[in-house]
This record gives sequence, structure tokens and C-alpha cells, in this order.
Amino acid sequence: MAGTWEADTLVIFGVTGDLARKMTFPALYKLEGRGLLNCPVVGVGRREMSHEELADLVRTAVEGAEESVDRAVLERLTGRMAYVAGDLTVSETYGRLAQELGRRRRPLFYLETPPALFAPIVDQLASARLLGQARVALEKPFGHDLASARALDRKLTAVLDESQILRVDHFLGKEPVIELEYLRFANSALAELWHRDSVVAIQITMAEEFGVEGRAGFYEQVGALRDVIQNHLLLVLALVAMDPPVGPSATDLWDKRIEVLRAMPEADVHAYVRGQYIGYQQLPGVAPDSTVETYAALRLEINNWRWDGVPVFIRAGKRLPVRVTEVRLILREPPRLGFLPDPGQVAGNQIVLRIDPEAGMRLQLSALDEESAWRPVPLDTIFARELGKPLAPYERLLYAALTGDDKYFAPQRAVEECWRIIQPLLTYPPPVHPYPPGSWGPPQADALVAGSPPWQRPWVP
Ligand SMILES: NC(=O)C1=CN([C@@H]2O[C@H](COP(=O)(O)OP(=O)(O)OC[C@H]3O[C@@H](n4cnc5c(N)ncnc54)[C@H](OP(=O)(O)O)[C@@H]3O)[C@@H](O)[C@H]2O)C=CC1
Ligand SMILES: O=C1O[C@H](COP(=O)(O)O)[C@@H](O)[C@H](O)[C@H]1O
Repeated sequence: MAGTWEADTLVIFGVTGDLARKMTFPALYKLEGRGLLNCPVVGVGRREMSHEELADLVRTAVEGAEESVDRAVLERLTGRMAYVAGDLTVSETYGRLAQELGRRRRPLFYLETPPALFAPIVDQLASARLLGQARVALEKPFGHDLASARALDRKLTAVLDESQILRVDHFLGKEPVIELEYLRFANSALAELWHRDSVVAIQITMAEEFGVEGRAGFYEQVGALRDVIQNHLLLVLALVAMDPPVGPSATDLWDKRIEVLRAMPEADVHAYVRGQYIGYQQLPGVAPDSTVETYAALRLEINNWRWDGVPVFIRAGKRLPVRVTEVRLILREPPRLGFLPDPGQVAGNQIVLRIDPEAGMRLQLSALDEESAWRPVPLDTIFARELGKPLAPYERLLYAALTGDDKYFAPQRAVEECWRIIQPLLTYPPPVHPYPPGSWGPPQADALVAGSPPWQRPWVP
């Protein structure tokens, strides 16, 4: 809910990083253009930089992200920005930050640094007495495993009230993810099929064609499972599988998502495949014998009335053939069609929600072609064509965080459930298998789906 709190400054820690360049600056530019950015923005970074150099960083990022740039908007944005240089592990940096903040008392501190810095930054902010009426937004992954997520939460809640903590997961700001709740329950055609009697398997794919160039320092500490499955994809799954919320509040929605996560047993390490693309170990910043996974595939279960017996397969990887993120429900095959001369077995229908790129929904039907062979026939809709262009996720999340609206941010209960589910895979990681860049990952992942429909080629634009 939009609250009474409103930030009087946005402070970005990690302002020279990949996320700032790719997402934060373009989102701030959009908010500036809509007249929704009303406070100064302070970037904090390790290197010495003038205001003009920071402005250049912002300009380059925005020009790289936007087809056409409104110069006046861009200059307004850079004009409200300031820069504070310093290492985030030393107290002097916070002294300089306090000076820059002056009398402003309601900063939103946005931590987009390597996660290992989250606790030290919050400690330093507390020691510098900067947390009073502030809010702290932290990027994922929140912790490194279940124990460290709990420890981080203890650290934060020792100096902050829960209402001051915003756990950011940008997938929760993506329009098709938000739309899932409405699509599922406002359409009986979908709602009637959305359970174990109709669905034989759920497949979630997050494929990226790029690698981890330039982010090795971060990625070597994390790997695919922690980077995108523990957070983005499990939280999407919770929305895909939940029962209808009893009311409109954030708590109502999270209660239902958390119910799903609680119904999921810990992942089985024998149903987990790790891969690493060939060439990863040669990247600057990567250990030559690194066993960090750039691909992960796993099988999960949801032991509740709606989903018992329906396997959930999740795969995510870098350097796969395309960039696409989708959720696919594979429906039961129809009964054999005795009225046809050569009936054969007709494939089950599929419902696909594409999250990226070009969000949309596909219903895959079966039809007979001219040669009387069964062919998959897609019925597709692209949301932006029907519903208009949505806000970008970081635009939505930053605006919400700046205006005190907490509905898009994950509660600690959800974060801990996600860690609990994958914890055995972190404790007992299986060996990592190499795969060629541009392939669909290591062939060992095919064995995971044995007994269920094979991995489906994603729906790409
Ligand atoms: N990149 C992405 O696409 C996404 C990233 N995220 C999350 O965002 C967070 C940051 O990721 P990303 O931007 O990729 O990481 P990067 O490694 O690209 O950036 C990290 C930033 O932290 C700064 N930093 C690191 N150590 C210190 C220090 N001791 N003192 C001061 N500054 C320091 C770096 O400064 P310097 O430039 O000097 O090294 C840099 O600005 C992570 O939690 C990640 O999970 C979330 C969604 C998407
Ligand atoms: O959190 C992360 O997400 C990005 C992918 O985000 P998208 O919105 O562009 O799909 C991923 O590339 C990155 O590794 C990860 O840290």
C-alpha cells in the first residue's frame, strides 16, 4: 500500500555496477520523464568521480537502453544527482554521505552491491545514525543460504523496523508476473484447468544467451541457483501455484504464496543438474578451476491438494540459445480418439505464459493437417498489443519504494521458505557438467524429466 512515508533522497550504493547501468538509470530516466521523481539522487561508489563523470555514466546507460532520448529529461535527471566516493566498508564514506544528506531525514538507501556487503553497509549506516526514518531496499539474493538469510535478517531487524526493510526481487515488478494473479482467477477457462486433474507437469525456463562477462566477481559468489532460482523463479512458481487470496492486501497475497512454498518439500539432490558453459573459467575474475554453475535444472514437488503428483521442472542458464523466460503448463493427453481411422495419440495441450521478452500467453492446441497428421497449433496473444505498454519492473519498484508502497517487496518468511527448499542442493552440490555455449545446457538435464513430457522448446518471439 502507498503509505504516508515518502523518501526525501534516493541513495544508490553500487552506482557504478551492472544493475545501475542496465536497470536503475533507465528506470530513473523514465520516472523523471513522467514527473514522478521528486527527490535528489546520491550515488555512492568506490572510485573517484566528478559529478560530470557520473552524469556521463547515466547518459551512456540511458542512451544504450532507450530508442530515443529526451535531452531535457536526461539533463533534469543528471541535474538532481550527486556523487559520494568511498569504500563501503569504511566509516569515513558514511561521514561524507551524512554531509551530503545534510538535514534530509528520510533517505531510501538502495543497496545494489555484492550481497556480502549488505550487512556491513547497514551496520555502518546504523553507526553513522543515518537509519532513523530511512528505508533500506536490498537487492537479491538475500543471504547466501538459509542460515545466512536468517543471520542477515537478525542484523537488519536489530537496527531497523520490518517496515523499513524492502527486499527487492525485480521479477515481482514484471507486468506478466503481476498479471498472473488476475489472469488465473479472472478467467474460468484457465482456472478450471489449473490443478492436478488437468496438468501433468509444469516447466519453467529462464534462458539467457549472454554470459557473465563483467560480472564475474559477483557471479563467482553466487551461481545460477542462487542468482535466479532461489528468488525469481521460486517466487514466480508460488504465484503460478497459489490458491486465490482472500483479499486485496499484500499480506493476503503473500499468505497464499507462502502456503505454496510451505507445501514444497526440500529439493532432492538427485533431481538436480548443474552445468557450466565452456569458456566460463577463462573469463577475467573467474577461478581457472571454478565449479560455479552457470546452468541449473531441478525437479520440485508441491504436496498440496491442488498439485500433488505434478512435477515442477525449473531450468535456468547463461549462454543458452536465446533469451526467454516462460512458465509452461503441460496438460493431460486426451483419451484415444476412436472415431478417427488412425487415431494415434494426441499430445496434451499446453498453456504458456511468456514473461520475457514480449510478454504474452500461448494456448497450444492440436489439429489435423492436410496429411491427417496431428500438428501443434498455437493461439497467441502478446499483452502489450492488447493491453498497452507496461511499466518496466524497476520503474515500478523504485517508484513504489520511494513512495512507501510495500506491496511488491518480499517478506522474510517467503525468502526463508525459498532457501529452505533449495538448501540440500547448496549443502551437497552435485558435480558440474560442461556445456557448449549456444546449447540448451548439459544433456544430463534430460534425465530429470524422464517419465514426464520432455523439456519443451520455449516459445520465442
Ligand atoms: N546485474 C543484473 O542484471 C542484476 C543484478 N541484481 C542484483 O544487484 C546486485 C548488484 O549486482 P551487479 O550490479 O550485477 O554487480 P556489479 O558487480 O556489477 O556491481 C557491484 C557494485 O558494487 C560496488 N562495490 C563493490 N564492492 C564495493 C566496496 N567495497 N565499496 C564500494 N562499492 C563497492 C562496485 O563498485 P566498483 O565499480 O568500484 O567495483 C559496483 O558499483 C546483486 O545483489 C545482484 O543480485 C539484481 C537483478 C539484476
Ligand atoms: O537478477 C538477475 O536477473 C537478470 C535477468 O533479469 P531480466 O529481467 O533481464 O530477465 C540476470 O541476467 C542476472 O544474472 C540476475 O542477477
